[in-house]
Amino acid sequence: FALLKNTRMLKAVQKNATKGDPESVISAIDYYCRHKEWAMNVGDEKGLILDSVLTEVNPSTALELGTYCGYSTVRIARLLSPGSKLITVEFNPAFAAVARQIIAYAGLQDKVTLVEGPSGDLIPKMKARFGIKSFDFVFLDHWKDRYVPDTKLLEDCGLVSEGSVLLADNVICPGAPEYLKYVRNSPRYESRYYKSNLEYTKVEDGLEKSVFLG
Ligand SMILES: Cn1ncc2cc([C@H](O)c3cccc(CNC(=O)c4cc(-c5ccc(F)cc5)cc(O)c4O)c3)ccc21
Ligand SMILES: [Mg+2]
Repeated sequence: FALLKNTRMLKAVQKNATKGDPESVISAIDYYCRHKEWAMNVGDEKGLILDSVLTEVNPSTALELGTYCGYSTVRIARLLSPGSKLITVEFNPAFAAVARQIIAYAGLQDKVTLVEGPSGDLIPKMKARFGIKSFDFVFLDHWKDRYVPDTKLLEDCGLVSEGSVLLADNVICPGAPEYLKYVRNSPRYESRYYKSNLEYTKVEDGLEKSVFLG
């Protein structure tokens, strides 16, 4: 049933959004998830914080862990400067299939590379496969218990450098307590919490922005 929810979300986009218009795709998903079926997109409220951090960083290379239906992929890609690239990692083929169609409907397929597979396997292959020196921006939104191991993996693979910005969703709900401890206690990160609400609800949630100091 959950997987069918994503195809219903895709249908809502195809019905209510304008092809090639990312803003209308974002609005169509937000409307559907607020009024019809809740889904775990970063949403419009936390999305504004994502937009502002992204605009501040203006990354040339960005990484997203956890594509899901591609809502935050569209939010990120629509703000990238010409020539900048976003790589998004999704292990669930059904989610990836819907995300590809939503990203294409928004007209952003040229800025986005969606790679299918688990982040732990794909991160070590990023340099070789995509010629990435390091990521200027990383959005963490996959399994919350993977935030710490994958952050360590990014460090060990030399995929973050001085000034790289990590932005993590759901640090309060469902929560990523080990991740908060890791980035807040490490001398290698300058961290800041952006208080907000869980997508489409009044429950508290927030984003943690952590700048890698090298
Ligand atoms: C290893 N690897 N590599 C790539 C990759 C990709 C995935 C999938 O994209 C995927 C599948 C299922 C769950 C997630 C994590 N997201 C969540 O669990 C979440 C929950 C809630 C929430 C909050 C309150 C509730 F009551 C219920 C759910 C709100 C949120 O914003 C979330 O992001 C991500 C998974 C592992 C992956
Ligand atoms: Mg999330």
